[in-house]
Amino acid sequence: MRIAVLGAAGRMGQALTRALAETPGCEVAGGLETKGSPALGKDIGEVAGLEPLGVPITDDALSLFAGIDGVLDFTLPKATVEFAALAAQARIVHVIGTTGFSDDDLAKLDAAARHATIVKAGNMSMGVNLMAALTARVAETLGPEFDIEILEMHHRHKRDAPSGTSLMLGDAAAKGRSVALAEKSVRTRDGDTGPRREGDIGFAALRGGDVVGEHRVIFAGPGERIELAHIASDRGIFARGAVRAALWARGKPPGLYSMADVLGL
Ligand SMILES: NC(=O)C1=CN([C@@H]2O[C@H](COP(=O)(O)OP(=O)(O)OC[C@H]3O[C@@H](n4cnc5c(N)ncnc54)[C@H](OP(=O)(O)O)[C@@H]3O)[C@@H](O)[C@H]2O)C=CC1
Ligand SMILES: O=C(O)C1=N[C@H](C(=O)O)C[C@H](O)C1
Repeated sequence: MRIAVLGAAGRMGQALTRALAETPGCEVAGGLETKGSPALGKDIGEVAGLEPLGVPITDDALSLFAGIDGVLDFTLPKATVEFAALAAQARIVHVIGTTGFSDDDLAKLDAAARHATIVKAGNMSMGVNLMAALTARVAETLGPEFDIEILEMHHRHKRDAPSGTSLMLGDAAAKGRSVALAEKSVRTRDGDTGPRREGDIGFAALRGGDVVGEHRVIFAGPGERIELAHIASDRGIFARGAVRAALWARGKPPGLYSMADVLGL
């Protein structure tokens, strides 16, 4: 499968190139970066710390999308929405790891998925997707006297909060309780907030240093607390998940798929 990396010089872009290069049946078929990026024209393998792969990084999305089977996209929401339209036109697989979408962006991705085969997840690791399934199960089992709080920490460069993973975990908790996350989510607390409302699902985000990604779902009840935690120490877990998603999606009908679909969870 001929696959290109969008945002090839980024933290995830480099991990994706390495994952693609080591996966049998995959070819690193191109890399895209922003206009003016110092990475333009450089070999994508060298940028990722590998031997040269003979593939220069380009800023020409139209030509790139024309000659490949799929793209791995860990960039920015605005860019990803534009790439979704291009992937739909080219009828190629679009694996989306980007996070931080607005409701309007999400509506546009839904529209693109009428023609494109999209796999989108706020976290592509096996561990977090399993944790989401467990979160739904625990939330379903425990009564409303257990308060659900989701805590995350990421590196100092992360732009969006809550993280895509936190939102996935919040969504899983809400599904487990058969409620809509939008009606229960509390994203900020400051000043005299009053006592906690029963049924709320709270979010807290820490940022600092080079933390790859840590998430904790806390079920705090009377006299006891259950916590589910995931600690990522290597971006390779997300990259390998994305490559797996692309291979899984090849030949699937257009639609918006999740990592749970890919992993059969
Ligand atoms: N779903 C998952 O499993 C994971 C998701 N992520 C998400 O992936 C995204 C990227 O994270 P990360 O790699 O750390 O961020 P980086 O900023 O390191 O990388 C993003 C790259 O995309 C490039 N880019 C932005 N816009 C465009 C565009 N229009 N065309 C081509 N390239 C573009 C950036 O270029 P420039 O620097 O010039 O702007 C940059 O090189 C985030 O949303 C993050 O939350 C991260 C890890 C796992
Ligand atoms: O920006 C990151 O780095 C990460 N983003 C994803 C998220 O928003 O949850 C996944 C992972 O936690 C790393």
